[in-house]
Amino acid sequence: MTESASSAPAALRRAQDAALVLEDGTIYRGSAYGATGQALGEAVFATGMTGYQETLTDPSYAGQIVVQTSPHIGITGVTSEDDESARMWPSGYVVRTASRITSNWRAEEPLGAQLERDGVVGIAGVDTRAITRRIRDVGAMRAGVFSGEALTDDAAMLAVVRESPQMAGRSLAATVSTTEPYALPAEGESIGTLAVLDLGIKGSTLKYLQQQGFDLVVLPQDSTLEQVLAHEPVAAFYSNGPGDPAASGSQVELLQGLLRAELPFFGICFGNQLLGRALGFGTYKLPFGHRGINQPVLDVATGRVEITSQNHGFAVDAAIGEQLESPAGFGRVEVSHYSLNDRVVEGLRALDIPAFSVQYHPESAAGPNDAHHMFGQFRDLVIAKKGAQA
Ligand SMILES: NC(=O)CC[C@H](N)C(=O)O
Repeated sequence: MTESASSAPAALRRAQDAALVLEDGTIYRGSAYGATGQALGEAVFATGMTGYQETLTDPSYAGQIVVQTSPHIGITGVTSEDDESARMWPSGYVVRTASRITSNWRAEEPLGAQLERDGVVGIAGVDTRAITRRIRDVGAMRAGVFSGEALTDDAAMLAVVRESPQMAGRSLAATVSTTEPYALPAEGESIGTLAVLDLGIKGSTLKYLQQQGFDLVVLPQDSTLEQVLAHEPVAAFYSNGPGDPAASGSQVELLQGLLRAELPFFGICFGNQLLGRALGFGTYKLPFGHRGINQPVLDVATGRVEITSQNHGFAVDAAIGEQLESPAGFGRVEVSHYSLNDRVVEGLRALDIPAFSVQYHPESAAGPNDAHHMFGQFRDLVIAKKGAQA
């Protein structure tokens, strides 16, 4: 059954004027939504039932075509208050049913209007359950959304998709990072300056760090060790962000310098992968990744389970349940958290230097608040380090 079935009332009949083309040759036809044109990227599925606006404005989604498994998208429109960054980042957007109306007192405009303004090429009216199963079975694939003049014959569109870059090996930090440093003040009494490396940071993360008493200096992704240390930070933070951690050599080197300078460190998502690499572990590409807001994670130290927000396609390669030695010479390390769905590493803790990180998103946005306390743990680590130095 498609919405263009002849029995559908005229108002519900939609044009078949867009196509989603997967690298394996599968093609889904639907109607254009948001911007018109051609979008290329890795097709990934996101399972959150809420929070489409936070997903779309998360810079970690740059270079990807997001398939929403939730079948009805857009009913609450968009409001700038919920933006996680200055724009929507996925190259393409795939939904089953795009809401024809906007119904929320906070809405400033329909979702489609912002997709269009930010150049996100979307497609609606496709079977997102079938697409998700395809991605789950075949693995993450390159894909394209084509509409308007870009909608050509199948073979031509497939050739374009197959010539597009793979996510593995791709560096995207320069696309999303601030180009100039900027400062944000602590909320309440300051405990010092935190050097924040912007690899695609979200507004909520900045807010939670400010709430912990850090004066933030947010730095471009290509900052050098000298540039970071010139701000006399009491600690360093690496954000989430798009791309393959194996293609982030300069940020890994910077982090090794920061760890040698004994700055307390906290990293989220991409930041967790880069801590893993800085400590000397490898990273690898997951078959189809974790993207959703109800991902169960075990905190090994406490035995507690947290329901977390996640968005990652790569992971750290480190053994769970044993004390590890950092191959890069930073002492003992342990896997602090892992996924209860597939035992993928979800957190790292160094035991001989003040550094830890999580693969999931403690700032949630969208998602549950279970892991907000990680920001408090970072504050405690920084205060403990200061106390030890006094
Ligand atoms: N949200 C993130 O920071 C994602 C990290 C990395 N780009 C990945 O896909 O695994």
